[in-house]
Amino acid sequence: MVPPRTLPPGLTGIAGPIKETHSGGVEDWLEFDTVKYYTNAFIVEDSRILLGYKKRGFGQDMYNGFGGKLEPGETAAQAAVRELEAREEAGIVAPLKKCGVLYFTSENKDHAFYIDVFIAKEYTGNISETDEMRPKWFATTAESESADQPPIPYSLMWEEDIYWIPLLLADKSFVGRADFGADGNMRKWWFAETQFD
Ligand SMILES: Nc1ncnc2c1[nH]c(=O)n2[C@H]1C[C@H](O)[C@@H](COP(=O)(O)OP(=O)(O)OP(=O)(O)O)O1
Repeated sequence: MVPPRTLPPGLTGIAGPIKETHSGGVEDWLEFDTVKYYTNAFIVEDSRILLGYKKRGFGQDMYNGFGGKLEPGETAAQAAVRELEAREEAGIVAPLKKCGVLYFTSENKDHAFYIDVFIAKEYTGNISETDEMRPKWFATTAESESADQPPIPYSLMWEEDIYWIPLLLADKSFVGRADFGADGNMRKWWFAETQFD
């Protein structure tokens, strides 16, 4: 299936089929000349997901996966491994597989964010808190919830996460875009299931 013309601007390199899952908002997509490339990686086991509480910087005081900006000359896959394996984020060594592409803009930023998302179903290493992130496991099923392992804290995450984290947990690949206003609230969004090679 050929991706429809409704694929939002900025979502380049998507060759697989597209099945829209969520869209909304009424404003035009924001336009940016500059794009910065990021990674975001998630460890997902049978009934739990590892998130990190961001202690500083962009997205401070929110939970997210583990990632950051690509360094010059690096591919997204190399950057994702570095962010985990080089112990920059949480002390994790994991076989990562690309599962998503996300494109975000914010009226507060002078560039758009192009993020390759990765998933791993296993890991080695001692998960540890760093200056930047405090890792914590969250339950992905009601049965696995406990005091130590609460449900995924969507209210403490980026507003659009609720549209694609369920696809990640269901082992589906996804693509999406969201535009945020200066107040941090989401203005326009579009998400779909897709497939990568
Ligand atoms: N809207 C939204 N939803 C989900 N995830 C994100 C966003 N916006 C984002 O920026 N992100 C993700 C993308 C990255 O994984 C992080 C941001 O990386 P950050 O740690 O700020 O990047 P650097 O400051 O470059 O980090 P280092 O490379 O220095 O570790 O959030």
